Amino acid sequence: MQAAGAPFDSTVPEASVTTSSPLIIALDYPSMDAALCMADRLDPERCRLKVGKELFTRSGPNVLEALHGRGFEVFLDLKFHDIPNTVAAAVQAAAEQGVWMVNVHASGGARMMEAARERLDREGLATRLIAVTVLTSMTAEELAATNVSVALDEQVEHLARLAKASGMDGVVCSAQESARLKAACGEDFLKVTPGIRPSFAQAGDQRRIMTPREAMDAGSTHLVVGRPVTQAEDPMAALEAIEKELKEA
Ligand SMILES: O=C(O)c1cc(=O)[nH]c(=O)n1[C@@H]1O[C@H](COP(=O)(O)O)[C@@H](O)[C@H]1O
Repeated sequence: MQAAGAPFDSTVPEASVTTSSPLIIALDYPSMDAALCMADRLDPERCRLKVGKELFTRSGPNVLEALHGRGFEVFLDLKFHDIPNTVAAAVQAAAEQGVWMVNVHASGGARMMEAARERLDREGLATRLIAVTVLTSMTAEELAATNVSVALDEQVEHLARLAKASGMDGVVCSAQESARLKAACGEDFLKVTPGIRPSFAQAGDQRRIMTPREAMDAGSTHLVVGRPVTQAEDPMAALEAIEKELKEA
């Protein structure tokens, strides 16, 4: 437990396990108890975990400490989008809690993303910093209704190029755009793709979806999976089914 007022240790907590799995399981739960119940059924050698707005708003940094203590690397998904100074400070605060990855909205612009990058570099914080392009729940029609007049995949590429030029380590996009972004931004630029739906799962509110295997073949570097695992009757069996789909050639 960090003593109040003590400086944060900004390195990844000792207990964390570095996994080579591309899977990030989204702990979209309304309480820390429910999230930890799921985490206790998962293995830090087989996946990373994502803490998003609902869980973090309810439980605060305690949940990060609890997950780190169990050995998990954590993606803190708060999608910061504000003026540059505010976003830089928020990203620093996230990174100081030892999270593996944090995100901002690319539509906040180059100056906002650069401020976040500069802050992490200045403070010597190694947390990966990525930017959301166009949410995977959006259709082309919904994007057009926000007055973006280019095609959806063009807008994703535009924001990804802007993110790369602004020093981001990668983007959040749908796997449907991974191949295009691999060509535009390179293989090493992270493509973190939610909207993953294994063959056994329902789309729900997601619109631009792909199976885990298709997503990896298209160039995704990480797959964010929530409800197909967390709402499954047997979450471990669901995770294993996804791993099996990934192994199939
Ligand atoms: O940044 C994200 O993680 C994210 C971006 C995006 O464009 N779409 C998207 O679904 N997400 C998150 O990814 C997770 C997907 O969960 P499921 O739809 O349940 O698999 C949720 O926690 C979303 O908040």
